[in-house]
Amino acid sequence: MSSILRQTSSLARISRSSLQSAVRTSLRPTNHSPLLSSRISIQQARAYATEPKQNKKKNGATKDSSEVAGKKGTEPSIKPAPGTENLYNGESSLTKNAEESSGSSEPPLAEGMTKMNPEDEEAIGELLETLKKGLPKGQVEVIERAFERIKLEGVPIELREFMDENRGKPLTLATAAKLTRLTSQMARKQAERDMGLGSKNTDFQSSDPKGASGGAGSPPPGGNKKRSDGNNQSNKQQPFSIGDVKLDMSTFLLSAFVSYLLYRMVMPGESRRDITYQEFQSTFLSKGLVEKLTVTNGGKVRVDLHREATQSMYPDSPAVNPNFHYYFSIGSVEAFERRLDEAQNELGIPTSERIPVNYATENDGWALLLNFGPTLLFVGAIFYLSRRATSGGGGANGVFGMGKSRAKQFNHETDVKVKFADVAGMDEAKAEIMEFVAFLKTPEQFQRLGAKIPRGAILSGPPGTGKTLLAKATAGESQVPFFSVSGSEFVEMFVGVGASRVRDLFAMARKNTPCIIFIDEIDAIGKSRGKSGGWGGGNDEREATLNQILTEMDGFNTTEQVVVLAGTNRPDVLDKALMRPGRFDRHISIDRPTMEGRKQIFMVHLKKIVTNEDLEYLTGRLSALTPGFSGADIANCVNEAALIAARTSAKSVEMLHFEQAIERVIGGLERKSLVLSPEDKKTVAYHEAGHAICGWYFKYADPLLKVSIIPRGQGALGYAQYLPAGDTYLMNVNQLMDRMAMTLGGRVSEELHFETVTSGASDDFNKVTRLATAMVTKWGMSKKLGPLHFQDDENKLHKPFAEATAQTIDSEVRRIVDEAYTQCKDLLTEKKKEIGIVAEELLAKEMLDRNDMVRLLGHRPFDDNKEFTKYFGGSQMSAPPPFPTENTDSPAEPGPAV
Ligand SMILES: Nc1ncnc2c1ncn2[C@@H]1O[C@H](COP(=O)(O)OP(=O)(O)OP(=O)(O)O)[C@@H](O)[C@H]1O
Repeated sequence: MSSILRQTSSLARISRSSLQSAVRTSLRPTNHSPLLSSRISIQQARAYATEPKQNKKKNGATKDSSEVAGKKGTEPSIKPAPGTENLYNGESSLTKNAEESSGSSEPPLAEGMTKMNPEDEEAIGELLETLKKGLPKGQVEVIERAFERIKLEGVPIELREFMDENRGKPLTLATAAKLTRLTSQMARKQAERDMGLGSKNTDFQSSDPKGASGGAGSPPPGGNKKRSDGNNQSNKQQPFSIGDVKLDMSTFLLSAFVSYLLYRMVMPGESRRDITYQEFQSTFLSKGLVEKLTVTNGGKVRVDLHREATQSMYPDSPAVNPNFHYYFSIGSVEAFERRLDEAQNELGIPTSERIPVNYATENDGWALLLNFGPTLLFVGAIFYLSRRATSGGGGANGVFGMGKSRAKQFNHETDVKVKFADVAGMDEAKAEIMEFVAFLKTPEQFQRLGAKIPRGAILSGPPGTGKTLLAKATAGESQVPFFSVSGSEFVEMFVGVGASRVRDLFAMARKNTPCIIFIDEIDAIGKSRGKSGGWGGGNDEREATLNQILTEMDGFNTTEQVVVLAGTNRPDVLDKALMRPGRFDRHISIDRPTMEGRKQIFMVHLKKIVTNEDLEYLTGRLSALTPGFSGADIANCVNEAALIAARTSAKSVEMLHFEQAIERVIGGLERKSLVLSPEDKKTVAYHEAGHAICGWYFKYADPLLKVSIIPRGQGALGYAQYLPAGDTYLMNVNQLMDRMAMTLGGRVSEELHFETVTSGASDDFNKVTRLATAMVTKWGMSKKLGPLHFQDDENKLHKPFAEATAQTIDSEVRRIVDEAYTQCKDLLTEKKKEIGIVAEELLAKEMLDRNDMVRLLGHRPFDDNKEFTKYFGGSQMSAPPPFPTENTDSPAEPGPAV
């Protein structure tokens, strides 16, 4: 490669001097600089000093040096040749090189390696300067490091010989291919040496037919061993150095190689010069220097000269360079042939010695570049994509970095501070997972009795219920490193990347045992293989990734203390193979917290903020207000309350702030900008009053907390909120009927008070229909249909029941809704006056709480549940916040009854 690079620089020199000579007179003889001889001797001295045993190469090196020195000598302002700089500083480079060779300052060369000669080093240096201009800083550093390394560690002898052999020759495809092979071999060997494998096979000469083994710079065996040991050690600290080094080196070599090719292609001036026919005739043809002529496409003729003859006649001409050609233009081929014949006749050249004329198609540099354009673009695109893909992972790892795991490692001493005490309200899950902690802390206790250690656990549950938190706490408690990665991070557009990342992750984990791997959202890759196909056929990449996880989990031996925890919201879609014993042995289900759980979670998060409220009462009330909230919702509410308090410059966070926060989390922001017309406002007030009256007078309805006609969130013009009696797990028919009747209260009230009805009840109807359908098709609450369950699967094209059954379902749903409607209408007709009272008060105050309702209507004629009376029975508190709804004006429907 260095030969190529050297050519580049000499080409540059040639072009420079040819430019100069074009300005002055062309092809003039040169007086060599008096410095020449000393420079040659210095070059020789350096070649000997750095390569003591390479007698075979010595002459070559000397010849090259003299050639270059000769060329350099033509330049008027001469820079000292490499190796001669110190000559003028009083320090002999000879002495310096002798010191170098004695090995006092530089490490010994690896077996099969040899130093580059200073010429080559200089040539590479020059090329690097050009390269560096277009590259980002990070890459420049990488390249410089690689270059320093090449200078220090040398190049394989085979490569060096190849460079010497090809010095000055044109670059053919075969040469380029061999060069690429040698350079990539060098990069690989270098990486191997870094991994400490170099001692196994460091012989670069293995493929060298000439067998120049035992060449220059072979270190003593002991020295080499020491070196590889040292590298081994450093390698332990940096487990990925192989990839980095390999790529740094090959990136550098590749860029240098490609730049050279481009340079050659786009800089035709460096390898050719156009002349006129007359110049051709007088300078070359008449002097018998022309070897052959080639008529190329585009009306040009390439002149091939007898190099030796040209050199002796015009030693300073660029034409002595084998890559250099003169071109001249012709009008037409016939005219050119005629003219050439005439000229040769005039010169008296016999027919048998006439100059041969070829006809060929030749691409000029730009045309060649254009031909290569698509390929270059493609290569560029791959580089760009690979860089982008790895940019998140940090580091210029190119294509090879894609397969690296993206897992974040948390150090157990510094990063994982979470303990079980921070995880509230999931005692069963904690007890299950405690076992993993015991295993990681005292594995002997289990192994002694021959017990197999569990490999992993799947934590499943709705979003925000604390799965990640629990996994972190497990790591925190057991004091081991924690690797966290999301399932989606394995998925990439390139096939095989996912599997490779899994391998990398597990390899990393094995190096850090004991440790915990946590794969969040494992359903992204762990979907059942049969089902995941969908419409477009199978997903090979995901399957490969999943298979790799299965293999890795199987691959643990029982003493390897790597525990794999996985989190998912969809345990139902996971592949059965994942769940079998020996892989994710445990299945820990984490549900939304109960009332008691919420209290504990509030307690955990309230400790972090400043509040003077009675914590016992506060947590009780807040947990009663937040049925269905996950741990994450609770954490968010507490934080939101602190933000509201800070906004109002309060000294501590008060109950009011918490309630506002909960209201905001549930109902969305108040939409103060939405101003309703008086008619609309009246309709909304009567609609909401209808709901409120139902909630007040139906025995099984949830107790009313609040009714409001302030628009909130998206599309809710008003709402009536109820608090369910604790966490609802079961609902009976009475409760369902009351709930449906209450939901229809808005529309019935509109019917009773206005001439026409509005579209505002659409969402109410949706809820009522869904509830009634579930009663009929899932919960066995229709006598006509009986205890049947029909799965409603939207993807199914055919209903799982007969047409007659469909009609029965329809009629039963209708019957139930009609009954609820009648129940509602009966009540509201009876309480028409009360609706009017509540609606008018609502119009005046916009929001009524439970105390207002008691004031207007008297106490509710039924006993409220205990929790409710404990926290909301008295009148001392401010308005309680709403029950979670989907931004509607009616109560939420219950979860499916069990
Ligand atoms: N049981 C809990 N105790 C205390 N805090 C909790 C609890 N559950 C959740 N949280 C809070 O909610 C936040 C989010 O929880 P986490 O990320 O563990 O949820 P997750 O179940 O992993 O969610 P997802 O399924 O969306 O990944 C936690 O950082 C914590 O503040």
